[in-house]
Amino acid sequence: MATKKSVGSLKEADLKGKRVLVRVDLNVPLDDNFNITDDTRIRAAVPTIKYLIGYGAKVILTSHLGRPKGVTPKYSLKPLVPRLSGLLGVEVKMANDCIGEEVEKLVSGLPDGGVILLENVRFYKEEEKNDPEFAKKLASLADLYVNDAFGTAHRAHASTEGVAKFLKPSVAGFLMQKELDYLVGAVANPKKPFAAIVGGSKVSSKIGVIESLLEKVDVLLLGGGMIFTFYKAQGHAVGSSLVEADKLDLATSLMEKAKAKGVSLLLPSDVVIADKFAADANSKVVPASQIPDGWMGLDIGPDSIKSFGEALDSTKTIIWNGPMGVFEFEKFAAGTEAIAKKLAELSGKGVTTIIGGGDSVAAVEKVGLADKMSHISTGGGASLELLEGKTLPGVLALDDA
Ligand SMILES: Nc1ncnc2c1ncn2[C@@H]1O[C@H](COP(=O)(O)OP(=O)(O)OP(=O)(O)O)[C@@H](O)[C@H]1O
Ligand SMILES: O=C(O)[C@H](O)COP(=O)(O)O
Repeated sequence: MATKKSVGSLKEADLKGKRVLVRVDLNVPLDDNFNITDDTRIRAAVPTIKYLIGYGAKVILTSHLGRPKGVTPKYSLKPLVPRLSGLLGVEVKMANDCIGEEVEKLVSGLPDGGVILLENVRFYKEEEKNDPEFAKKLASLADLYVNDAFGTAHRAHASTEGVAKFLKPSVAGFLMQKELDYLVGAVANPKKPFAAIVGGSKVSSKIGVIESLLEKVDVLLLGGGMIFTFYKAQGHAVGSSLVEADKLDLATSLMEKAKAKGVSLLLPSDVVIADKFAADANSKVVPASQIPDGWMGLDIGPDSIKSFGEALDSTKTIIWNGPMGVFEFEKFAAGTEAIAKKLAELSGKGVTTIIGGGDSVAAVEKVGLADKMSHISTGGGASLELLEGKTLPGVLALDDA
């Protein structure tokens, strides 16, 4: 899969007493009372930070939170400080800004092994514009740069891309490296047979991923809302299921491509249908080709779960992106949960299982199986772009290995 190269690693950098600017992705969900509802990304950032602390670096953390337009207290990174301090076992200092004199003063007072968190870098519009002057100011706080923000590596922003031009060395952190190892390495050189499971709502958002994976996989299982566009293209009745009418030809051509490449493309044979899009809808299981008018498919059915499981049994590498159904509604979560369980079981038997970010990760976490998988990506958009074979600007900007 296309990425530029192998990137320079943290272990090569000389760290003692050095000011290290570390771009992390601390874009975590917070509730109305500013409680962190999922700290996965904070925990994922810890190994790199601990390593830097251990080698006596002065650690300057920079991240965004949300998509603020200018300074917006709701998007302050302050509520993250206690959790970050707890996980690191050191007291993390908070800066009220991310550039400027006050921040410079705080950084110069930082002891070796000390950690400071800069305020939300997106409080400046220059961040998303990748403004070189802003990047220079950010870079001036440090001696070297570590990018560990895999989740934001698909953005060419000042803190993810621009700063790398002003700081040498610019290297990948451990999380970034691990994400690339799995989402690029394991996918480019998979142990075979190699299977991909692609779900989610629309085929239009997954075209790139499906086309790219068709070049590599032996088996492709499709689920989620996109399957109805495939059924419709095959001439089946789909009731009021989600269909992208302008993508019927595309669906047909993807099926033909799979055939020409010898990829076994499996669509669910049965589906769970609902009489409305709601958690309390009436539901029943029908063959995929017989969805009555007024009903919509919201999950894959039990026969499909069985045949998908059997297709996965003989594989050695599996990558999964996108849920099999509307897993947010308990009644339509069985397909997604069954796939999560199957992957957990196969992981235990030595199969490499990679969950490619976004909603599939949320689904795996919901059933408590995250620690059973070989790799769970912390990136939604970033993992999708990597799986499409794109190069990420935040990776491209780093030094070559
Ligand atoms: N049959 C269906 N009909 C309608 N929506 C569906 C269906 N199956 C799944 N979905 C919805 O698809 C959504 C996820 O789609 P999306 O394409 O965003 O997946 P994803 O790849 O996991 O996300 P991301 O792009 O963040 O990685 C879920 O909210 C789920 O409810
Ligand atoms: O949550 C994410 O996908 C990343 O933190 C990037 O956020 P963004 O989509 O607002 O750039």
